[in-house]
Amino acid sequence: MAFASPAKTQTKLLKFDTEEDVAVALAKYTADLSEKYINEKGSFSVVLSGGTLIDTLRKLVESPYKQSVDWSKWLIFWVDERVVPLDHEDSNYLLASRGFLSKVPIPPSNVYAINDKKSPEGAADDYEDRLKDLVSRKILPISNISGFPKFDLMLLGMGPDGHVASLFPSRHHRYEKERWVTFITDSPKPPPPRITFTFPVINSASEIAMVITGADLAETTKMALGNGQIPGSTPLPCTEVSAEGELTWFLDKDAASKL
Ligand SMILES: O=C(O)[C@H](O)[C@@H](O)[C@H](O)[C@H](O)COP(=O)(O)O
Repeated sequence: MAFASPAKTQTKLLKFDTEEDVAVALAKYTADLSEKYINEKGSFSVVLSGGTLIDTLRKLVESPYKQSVDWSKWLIFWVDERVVPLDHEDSNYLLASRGFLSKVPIPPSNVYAINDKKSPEGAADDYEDRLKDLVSRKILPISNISGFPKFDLMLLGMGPDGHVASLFPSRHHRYEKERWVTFITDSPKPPPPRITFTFPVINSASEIAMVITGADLAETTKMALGNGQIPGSTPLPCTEVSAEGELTWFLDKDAASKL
């Protein structure tokens, strides 16, 4: 099948004084996109990360958005998940469940958690099969640019080593070009077993928010927005993020301090 050539990603850089200001802006950005996509296509597919992102989303589950967002039209996915039981403290599902999903009326059948009874490889296959089923039922569209599933919004964090999702600089699966979902059993960030969306899926999203706060990410943010390369090594995964629509960086003053 032939696909159209990708247009250059539009990148927007938003800098805020405090983490609290990032949280306020992220809530409005997400609620505005929710309204836009629900008006245009009747649903809003949102892909979550783990880490601090869920806490930074805290304003979205408060007034006025708690009441104004049409949560019944949301579909929730994870860009990466630790392969542990869903009630384990390391689970990204549990994190999101406590800090976000339990506070708003998203139908449980619209929440796509991993199958926690499987091995990392089995869980990745299972998640990819479920995405394929959603595509075949026309619940998720396919990008006519890449041929990969197209989510409306991905909310991504970044590690100090430049990883996004569970795509780490020193692990070959960051280069996967065919699979939608892949797995890793030796993640440098604990816990070791994880599944993750691949770059072709991440980069097919309509909108991506990179949500980066804290001084420990200042150096990596500088590299990510510069040439993204430690001399003599390959570019960091965070530099490979692009969106079919718009990529927006939300930075607090500390994360932006070396720009
Ligand atoms: O499961 C995970 O570990 C995450 O999805 C991961 O990709 C995270 O987003 C980054 O490591 C940033 O984490 P922090 O926001 O905690 O810095």
